[in-house]
Amino acid sequence: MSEMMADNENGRIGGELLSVDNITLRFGGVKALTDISFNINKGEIRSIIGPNGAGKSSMLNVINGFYKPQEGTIRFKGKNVNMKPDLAAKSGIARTFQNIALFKGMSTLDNIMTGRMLKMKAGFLSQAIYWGRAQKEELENRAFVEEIIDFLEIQSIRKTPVGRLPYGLQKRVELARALAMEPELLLLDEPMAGMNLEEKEDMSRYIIDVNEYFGTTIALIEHDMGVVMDLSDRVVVLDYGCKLADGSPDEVSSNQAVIDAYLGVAH
Ligand SMILES: Nc1ncnc2c1ncn2[C@@H]1O[C@H](COP(=O)(O)OP(=O)(O)OP(=O)(O)O)[C@@H](O)[C@H]1O
Repeated sequence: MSEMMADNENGRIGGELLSVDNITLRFGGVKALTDISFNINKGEIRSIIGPNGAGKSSMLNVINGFYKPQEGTIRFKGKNVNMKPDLAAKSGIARTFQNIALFKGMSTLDNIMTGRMLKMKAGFLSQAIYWGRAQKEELENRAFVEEIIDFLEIQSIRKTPVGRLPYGLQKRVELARALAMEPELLLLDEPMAGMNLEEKEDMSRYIIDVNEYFGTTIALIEHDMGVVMDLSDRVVVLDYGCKLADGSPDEVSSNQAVIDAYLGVAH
């Protein structure tokens, strides 16, 4: 019995959460994505891989509404969505970036709270009128943020301005901020880029723990093949903006077209 079937049977992976249908994205004359289709199931860890310039970041940017494709649709929870970044965040899609996008002068705690703000329901006016309710919400938000801080083991740096932290820890704070939004789908753009081996192992463990503990569905772009093959339930491979392969890590890594693309064999 494959691991995937075992995961399905013990209920970790559910039905379709997001579907990418025939997406084509052009920048002037450059076709960044050509007719790409794949889906992401609830609870799975899904990776998007491919050589430099393959279209991976563009794909994430289409999913969270940062880029608008010329053709195709994105369905989230069974509905066609005309995604925009703020709408994506509100509807349960959070992301981290290839180059860390934190407020460098602010503390770890404050950075994570900025993620949580998006989740807060009581607006400014209702805060003024219903002080009690807003206060209760604030306490709940703080409690959730504390849970994330414990979970990612960053208690000791909670007051440190993030700009002073080593790179690996900044990446962990960025993950914490995304988690503070309680996303259903978490998009991670190269979460291990620039990390040493130990930091990569730590980050891999946190990604697996987040997936298991919070049940968060995760889509990630990563260059480190070892990491991708260890972490992922399924992998989609892009090359020159086209889909080359889609399947389990074993299927994808034995696919000849994928091997050729990584070895730089001409098409
Ligand atoms: N904003 C943009 N304007 C013009 N061209 C773009 C833009 N963003 C991406 N491209 C082009 O689209 C193609 C795909 O780029 P993309 O960054 O999505 O690839 P990638 O697989 O993420 O690459 P890498 O691994 O190097 O980050 C490239 O040819 C790139 O130059």
